[in-house]
Amino acid sequence: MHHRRLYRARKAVGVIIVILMVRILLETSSRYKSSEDPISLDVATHETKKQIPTNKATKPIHLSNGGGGFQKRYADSPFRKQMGGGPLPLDTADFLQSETMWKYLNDTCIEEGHIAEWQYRVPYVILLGAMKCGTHALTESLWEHPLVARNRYWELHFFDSDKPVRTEKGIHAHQTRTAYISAFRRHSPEFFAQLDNNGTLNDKKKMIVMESSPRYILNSDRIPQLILCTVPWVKFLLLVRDPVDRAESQFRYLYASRLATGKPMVDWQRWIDDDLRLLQVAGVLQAKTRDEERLAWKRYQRRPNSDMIVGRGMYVLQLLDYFEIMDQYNKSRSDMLVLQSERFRRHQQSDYNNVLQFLGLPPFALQNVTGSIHATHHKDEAVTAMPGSIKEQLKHLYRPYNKRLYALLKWRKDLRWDETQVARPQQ
Ligand SMILES: Nc1ncnc2c1ncn2[C@@H]1O[C@H](COP(=O)(O)OS(=O)(=O)O)[C@@H](OP(=O)(O)O)[C@H]1O
Repeated sequence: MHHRRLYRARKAVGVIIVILMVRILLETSSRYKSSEDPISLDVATHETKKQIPTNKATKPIHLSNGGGGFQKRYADSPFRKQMGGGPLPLDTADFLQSETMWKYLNDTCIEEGHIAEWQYRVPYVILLGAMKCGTHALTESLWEHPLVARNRYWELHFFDSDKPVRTEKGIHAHQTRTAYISAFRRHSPEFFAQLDNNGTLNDKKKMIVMESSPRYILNSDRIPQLILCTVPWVKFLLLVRDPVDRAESQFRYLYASRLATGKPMVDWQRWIDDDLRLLQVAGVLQAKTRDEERLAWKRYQRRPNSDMIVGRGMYVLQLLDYFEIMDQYNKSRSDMLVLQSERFRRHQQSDYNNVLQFLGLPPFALQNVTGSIHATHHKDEAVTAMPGSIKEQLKHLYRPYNKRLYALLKWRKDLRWDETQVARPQQ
């Protein structure tokens, strides 16, 4: 009786193991041999596995870029042990100064594997942000172009997720690219529909794919390395807006979403003061040299769960990070086009023509895009309007950063926010 039960149990375990093995085999083959993708990635993936043994020392470490996930990862991190196992001391200078967590941010790019011709279009261009500067309007206008594939969602946020593959040896380009392409298969089916069975592009209409993720510019301490290691050919687009107006738009947006979900709203002054304190503790405001400033910005980015309402408007710090990394990757700075949001709103078609020229796309007359995409107005404008005193405080704070931005981008006088009265959009 006992033997019979043992025999049945063993048999059941055997059957389960066989089922599991078959499932794993099926999943692996469908991942790499999707019928949509006639180019088999098996060989390259196999080579990759050989080169990066999955032992403990080189286990992939997924790092997110701020947000709640950080707290979860912190729970198992060596850093937690060092801090005595207690909760993450969010507000201590010690945490912000510590570089323990950063040791995993190894910027070495491990590159191998074959890249097919069509992959250079996935994506061809990335819109980096900035948040609340008209990214929806620019995305929509690019999607209108017959040679730009329309994506399913506005934003993909691949490089600020935990999907890029990092090992202790560095960023793994091939594995990250494979994950990126598979995200685009869901995100941009229109592009993949034009691949024929041999994996070549249909000659009649060679489309390109764009990605738009407004947080990429903010996380400038780590995203450019990830992007340039994974898709080094890509072109960058960036929209910037008077940082004071940008902050006001972000506040209105947050106000509306908090109101909709019944959450209490913090007041303007506290919101600004909290972020100023973080900028101060991280050392951004006091940095004397570019090296100090770069490190301070990195520290500031390590602070999870912050809206970064002030820091987001310090565009020059973020752009300098991008340019410096582009230099390191021997990528021409002319592969970055920065548009001024206010100008784009007023001269949409002419700025659009410049964008098309920058991308090497044929001219196209915009049909639908107006200057009101994703506008965040609130019926209670008196509550959401930025108080005059804060406006002055921020104007003063941003002035030197804006000045550096104008110099970096060689902006004409009529584009400069605090030197001339840049025409404000009509509400
Ligand atoms: N064509 C054009 N050019 C420039 N700016 C425009 C344009 N269309 C809309 N908008 C204004 O852009 C603000 C929304 O920006 P985003 O689309 O980047 O928002 S988001 O970051 O993706 O949430 C939002 O600003 P506010 O209305 O001040 O909130 C939009 O009104």
